[in-house]
Amino acid sequence: MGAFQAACVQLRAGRSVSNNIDEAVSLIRQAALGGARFVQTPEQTALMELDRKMLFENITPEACDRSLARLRRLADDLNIWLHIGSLAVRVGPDKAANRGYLISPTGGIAARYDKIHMFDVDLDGGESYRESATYQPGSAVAVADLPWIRLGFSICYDLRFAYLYRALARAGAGLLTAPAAFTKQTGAAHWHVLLRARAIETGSFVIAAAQGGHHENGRDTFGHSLIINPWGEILAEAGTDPGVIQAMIDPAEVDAARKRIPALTHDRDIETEGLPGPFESTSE
Ligand SMILES: O=C(O)CNC(=O)[C@H](CS)NC(=O)CCC(=O)C(=O)O
Repeated sequence: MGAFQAACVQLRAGRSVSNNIDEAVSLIRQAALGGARFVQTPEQTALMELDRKMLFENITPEACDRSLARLRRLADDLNIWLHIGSLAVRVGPDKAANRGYLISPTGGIAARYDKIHMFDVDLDGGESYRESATYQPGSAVAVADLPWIRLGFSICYDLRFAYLYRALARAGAGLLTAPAAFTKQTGAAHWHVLLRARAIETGSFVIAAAQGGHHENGRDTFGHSLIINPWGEILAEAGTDPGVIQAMIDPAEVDAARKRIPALTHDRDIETEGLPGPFESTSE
């Protein structure tokens, strides 16, 4: 159905939801003015807040979420497909979902996706995360159709789980999305390689809008929003500051890459039944 222009909005969300959404709205407008028909924002578009108490003071169930309502009106105004990388929405007395939304050009919610893999990790330098203490993980793999191509959802840490992207590609997705708030230290080591690998191994476009820079809550995120073609080449890349990157997405490139390397059709059932469990060293 032809090519279309896609954009990533890179953000540096702070602790004020209204300031964050103002900034997001202005950059989304800029992307649409630049010709983008699909615009993606990063994980936690409305708020970067790891303190549980502060987070729960600022979030509501989806039906009452004012950021979501405002972004839906914006998509309608601009007549664009708007992919909100994620918002924290309350799903229980002390649990939230890290939930992505695809908003249609008439402002409807075309799809939702709850982040599946929780970032419960201790990094170097005492940087430590327990996402599962606050968020309830999703379990459903999700795809949604744009007029031009099928989109597959993921969020941030999901990027490390290749089987998810294979499932998305096998479900017909030609555009894989990975909005993120990657840490500065793991991003520097892994971000580009993981995203390019997901594109190459599935023959898909990858779009990953990122948070970047030093945030009000003290965190540092990696930035470097990326748009990658199905051959693994980088079409557009941001630096560390907030802004917009754009690239043309031609679905024919998906077919071409999958024709050159038809790995997606060469999957085999492998036997894991008889394998032993984790290796344990017997040395002192
Ligand atoms: O909750 C927020 O404020 C923003 N969300 C995040 O920062 C999320 C969950 S803590 N970060 C990641 O998943 C980083 C993954 C990563 O960096 C890696 O896999 O190396």
